[in-house]
Amino acid sequence: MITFDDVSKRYPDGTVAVDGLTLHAPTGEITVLVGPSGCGKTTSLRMVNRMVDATGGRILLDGVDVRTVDPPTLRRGIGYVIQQAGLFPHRKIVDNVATVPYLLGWDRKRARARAMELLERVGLDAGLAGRYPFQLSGGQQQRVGVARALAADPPVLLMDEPFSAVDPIVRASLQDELLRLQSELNKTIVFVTHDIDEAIKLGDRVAVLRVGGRLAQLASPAELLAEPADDFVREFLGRDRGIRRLSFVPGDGLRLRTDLTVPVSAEAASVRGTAEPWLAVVDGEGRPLGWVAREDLPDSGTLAGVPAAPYGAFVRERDSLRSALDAALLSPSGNALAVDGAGRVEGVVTRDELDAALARAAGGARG
Ligand SMILES: Nc1ncnc2c1ncn2[C@@H]1O[C@H](COP(=O)(O)OP(=O)(O)OP(=O)(O)O)[C@@H](O)[C@H]1O
Repeated sequence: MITFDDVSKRYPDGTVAVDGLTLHAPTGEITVLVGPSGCGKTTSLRMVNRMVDATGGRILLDGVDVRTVDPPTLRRGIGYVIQQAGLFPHRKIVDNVATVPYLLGWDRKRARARAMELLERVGLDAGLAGRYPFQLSGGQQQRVGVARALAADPPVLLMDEPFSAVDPIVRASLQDELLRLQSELNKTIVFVTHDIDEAIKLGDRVAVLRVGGRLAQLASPAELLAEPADDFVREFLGRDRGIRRLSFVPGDGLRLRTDLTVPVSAEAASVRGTAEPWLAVVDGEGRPLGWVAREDLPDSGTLAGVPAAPYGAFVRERDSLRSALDAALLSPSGNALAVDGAGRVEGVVTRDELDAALARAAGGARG
């Protein structure tokens, strides 16, 4: 656990970068510091590993004031990842990753073996190990930066806008990769970004800072979207807050209709009498094929010959209400198909049920 206890930083020229910051970054969680340019995010992060020293208050790492630990010892337990990776250009990738193990006096073989293991962990091909940083893409370099920070297996990771220099698609995959890694490693991570979407995606808890280094709100992403503390936070969260909130409402509470699904081998005549305008057709293994309109049903034969309209599906045990809504919008029937992890249809969530779920979600939001 990292504790900021009434921490301030006044630079020698009088700039107050951080002013009375108090917050906890719990062990094993990702705490994101987010806010506009100049609000003191980087300064706050650097006070943890003493690249910058606080001028007021205390920062405690598992109860120990970081000011009482000499910086090299302190940094051995703290990985640090920065924008554009900050790799040594004249060192091969494997040696970049092994930097800290070398500093710790590991022998070359062990350090390199650890580096190779980490390259694989962050999703990089072993063939890249012998290259130099300039021979890698921006996204690959960022992965190397993460691998390097993890090399000595530090319990704490500080990440300062690590993904902001790459394009949005690469950024999204780096974010996914970080979440996957974190589910295995459970590091205590403090992550700095100015991108609120990144904060909401990655943070277990998000600290929104305002200029002058003051905490505006500390909350889970769902709480932040549902109940912004004030106009500054509301504006910083930006548009689509209502829709984005739905990503945090689980879809597993949605009621299913199981009577609207028919196998493609069924005789059209046997389902003609249904009162429903649309039926979901599934294959022999229960996987969705599409929607069939009652009025298109032939007089005889199976459903195999009937053209099926496109559908949207969501995984009920995993996906959110937002995914369910998206699935409904992709279906001409206006209903969403709920599938299990293997892609087999569990049932149909009707538009009425979605309406009711949206009303319940709106009732839960007061912000
Ligand atoms: N060494 C320094 N000397 C004087 N002022 C500084 C110094 N470093 C940062 N500052 C100032 O402190 C304030 C906070 O800077 P900091 O880099 O912590 O903000 P930030 O939120 O990380 O900003 P950005 O998102 O633009 O990187 C800014 O006003 C900045 O100009």
